[in-house]
Amino acid sequence: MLPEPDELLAAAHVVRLPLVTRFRGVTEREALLLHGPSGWGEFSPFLEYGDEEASAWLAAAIEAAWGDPIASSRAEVPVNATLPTVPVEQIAAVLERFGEVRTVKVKVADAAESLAHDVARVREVRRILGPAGRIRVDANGGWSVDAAERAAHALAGFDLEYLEQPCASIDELAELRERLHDWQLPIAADESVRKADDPLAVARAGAADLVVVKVQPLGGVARALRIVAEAGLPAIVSSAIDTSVGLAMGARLAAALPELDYDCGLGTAALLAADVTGEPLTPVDGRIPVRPVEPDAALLRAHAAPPERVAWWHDRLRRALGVLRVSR
Ligand SMILES: O=C(O)CCC(=O)C1=CC=C[C@@H](O)[C@@H]1C(=O)O
Ligand SMILES: [Mg+2]
Repeated sequence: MLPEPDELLAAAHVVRLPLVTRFRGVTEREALLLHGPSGWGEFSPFLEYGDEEASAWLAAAIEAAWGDPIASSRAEVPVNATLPTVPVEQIAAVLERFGEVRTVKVKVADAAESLAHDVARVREVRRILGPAGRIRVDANGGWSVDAAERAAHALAGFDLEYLEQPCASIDELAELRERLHDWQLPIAADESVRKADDPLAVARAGAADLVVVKVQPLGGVARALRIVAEAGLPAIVSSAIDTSVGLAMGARLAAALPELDYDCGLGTAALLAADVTGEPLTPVDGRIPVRPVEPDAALLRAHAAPPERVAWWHDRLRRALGVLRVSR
């Protein structure tokens, strides 16, 4: 049973948080936080997403705030640092915000950037981490198969852990995987899971070695757990640049997975210049705790979005709830 819109909005807060550096083309993150009988949930689909896509994010927020508890087998989750496309000179300062981490994910393949810059950034991260550190790169589907192969060659000396969504389509991923077969360079699917009509198609096609799973886009922890089980591939839980409320939802998923062999992309509180709690889930020694997050009333007030944005989010929630009502 889905709650009524008025029940959802009765204790809702819309916040706008500044980021420390531009990420996905934005410098602020807006989120609608919900409070229900089971705790807090976050509804923060990216602004450009339509109602259909946003409805999965709402299902996840409702699960967190109104749903049943989910069994957990971990008290902490190991996390990576996430490096946006910043100039090489800024890398050390951005990574410092994450504290001691052994794994860094480097965003690459930005349309406005060159491969040479991506290589320079990865080189700098390797210098900072040393030989034992783990580096993965995320192209967000920005490369053709040829460009991805070229990039894999150019980055071969840096001992990458995996390539995340190097190409956009499942067919391209499959072809690249064939071409990289002898390289032992795994491919992780992200958009091919979270933005696909069928999140299992990429695994079924044998087009990826790993799956990246995010609680909100996949419609909640329970659904994400089922997807990982059915995909039969190792999973990395990642954030959607959430507030600490959303990160707690991600940590709950990571804590419930039977296997967790890779550091998770849940360290992103370090990319927020402000959060909704005085005790954010910022990584400490490369880990975040698995615990509920309660926003502070004063921080919710301090970072409240302007009234026209609050109205926009309330309308968006009502429309997304309408989609959920039809689909359930
Ligand atoms: O996985 C991480 O290290 C952090 C999260 C992250 O990189 C992302 C969050 C949200 C949107 C994306 O552009 C991006 C990703 O593609 O994984
Ligand atoms: Mg990704």
